[in-house]
Amino acid sequence: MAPPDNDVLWARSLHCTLGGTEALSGVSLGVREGEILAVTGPRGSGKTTLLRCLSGELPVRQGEVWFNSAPVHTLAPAARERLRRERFGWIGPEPCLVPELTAWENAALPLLLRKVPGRAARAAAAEWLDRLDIGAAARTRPHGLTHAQRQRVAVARALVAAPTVLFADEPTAALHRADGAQVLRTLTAAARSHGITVLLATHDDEVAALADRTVTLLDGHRAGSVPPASGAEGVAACSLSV
Ligand SMILES: Nc1ncnc2c1ncn2[C@@H]1O[C@H](COP(=O)(O)OP(=O)(O)OP(=O)(O)O)[C@@H](O)[C@H]1O
Repeated sequence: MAPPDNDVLWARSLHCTLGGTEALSGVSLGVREGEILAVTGPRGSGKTTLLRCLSGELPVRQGEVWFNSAPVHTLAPAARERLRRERFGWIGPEPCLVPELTAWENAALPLLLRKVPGRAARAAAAEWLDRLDIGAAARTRPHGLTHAQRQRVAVARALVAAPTVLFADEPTAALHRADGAQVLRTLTAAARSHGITVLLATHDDEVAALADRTVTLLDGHRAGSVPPASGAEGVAACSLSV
């Protein structure tokens, strides 16, 4: 069954088990193009697992994930990796930068891997570093940056590649409140001006308030929805986004 036309990302009855724990048990949702969707819920409710499944990083045990007309759940590993590299962006709670590269080289990495000429990649990276107020440190390596500055570089790296969908898993959890708020404002403004769809996992209501819509998880299923007894959820459950 193909997803509704206006959903860029669509999942039906997702189940995922990690280390014997049923991390997701029958989650369905649709995400519209350009939408900023907050995924909230208490610690351990399955937010990260949901983002990892939707982004094709984790194979789903049962259920479907569609990106436009591509069935992510049945793609071969190489095709899934290509999809993730070319269409998706990921920001985690901790900045994972290459220590040997400068801030601009880290930010430009997705473009350099796509063989974008160095000068153009550098210009694009510099623009995002400026927008994230870190342009002055473009030539500094990660060890010379503060934690907050490193996270800004990671955000620039995710945005520079102009992903269709950006997965942001607690992207400002490790930042001080004011820092985090500024980074989030830049991120959401960039997403809106570039039409980037964002899935924003957070347990912070103030962060979720920046989104267009919120879905809440509880113990691996959507709060307010009855966990499926036999994986028999239908299309109605998939249309919860509308
Ligand atoms: N690699 C793993 N191995 C075993 N269990 C895992 C693993 N990753 C997650 N889990 C379990 O799966 C469930 C969902 O975890 P998940 O990290 O998706 O929740 P979360 O809502 O993102 O939590 P947090 O807010 O703490 O990041 C939890 O019970 C967690 O302990």
